[in-house]
Amino acid sequence: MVKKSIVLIGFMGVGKTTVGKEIARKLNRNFVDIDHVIEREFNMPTTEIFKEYGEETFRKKEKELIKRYTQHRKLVISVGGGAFLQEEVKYLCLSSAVVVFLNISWDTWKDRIYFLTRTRPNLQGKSIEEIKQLFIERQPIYKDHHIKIDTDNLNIGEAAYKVINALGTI
Ligand SMILES: Nc1ncnc2c1ncn2[C@@H]1O[C@H](COP(=O)(O)OP(=O)(O)OP(=O)(O)O)[C@@H](O)[C@H]1O
Ligand SMILES: O=C(O)C1=C[C@@H](O)[C@@H](O)[C@H](O)C1
Ligand SMILES: [Mg+2]
Repeated sequence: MVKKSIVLIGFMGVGKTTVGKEIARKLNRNFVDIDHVIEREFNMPTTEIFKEYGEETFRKKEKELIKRYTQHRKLVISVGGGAFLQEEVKYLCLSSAVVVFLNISWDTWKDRIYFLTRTRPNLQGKSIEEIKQLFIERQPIYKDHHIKIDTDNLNIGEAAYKVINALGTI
């Protein structure tokens, strides 16, 4: 098994946090969720950070933390859905970790929307058409990765298993 850290990327709600936790449990590694670390540092939910300080401040902190955690080996790191908007973050992850893109189709994703809008500021106040547009616009930022896993029709355990299997092949 690779000794590098594993970084999970993909659109909001694809399962980076839930699948990441399961991968870490199965591999007996520590799990770091960058969104959660940011919330802990600001002592407020992401929606409040966006409102109080703006997205730019959130992104700055996100980059700083990703820089810190990608220096470690053997972690499972779930980064936010927008982390790869920053070229430097993308470079840091691709050069020091194994980047796993969790992929999902729009048809599967749209059934999850009700679990997500309350806690994801970039989905709030948007119509379903606008969210679909964002989903499409975001796809190019995930195109640089080491492993791609299609998660449609997989439950959380199955998705984690598929990632671990794929890690064994590189
Ligand atoms: N494979 C799956 N099958 C069914 N439900 C799933 C699956 N993966 C995740 N979910 C559910 O989708 C929701 C969003 O998952 P999660 O929070 O892990 O996404 P995320 O990629 O970390 O999102 P974000 O980028 O916004 O942090 C949760 O309610 C989770 O239980
Ligand atoms: O895709 C995004 O822009 C975001 C995704 C979440 O993981 C959080 O990082 C935050 O809500 C922003
Ligand atoms: Mg998450």
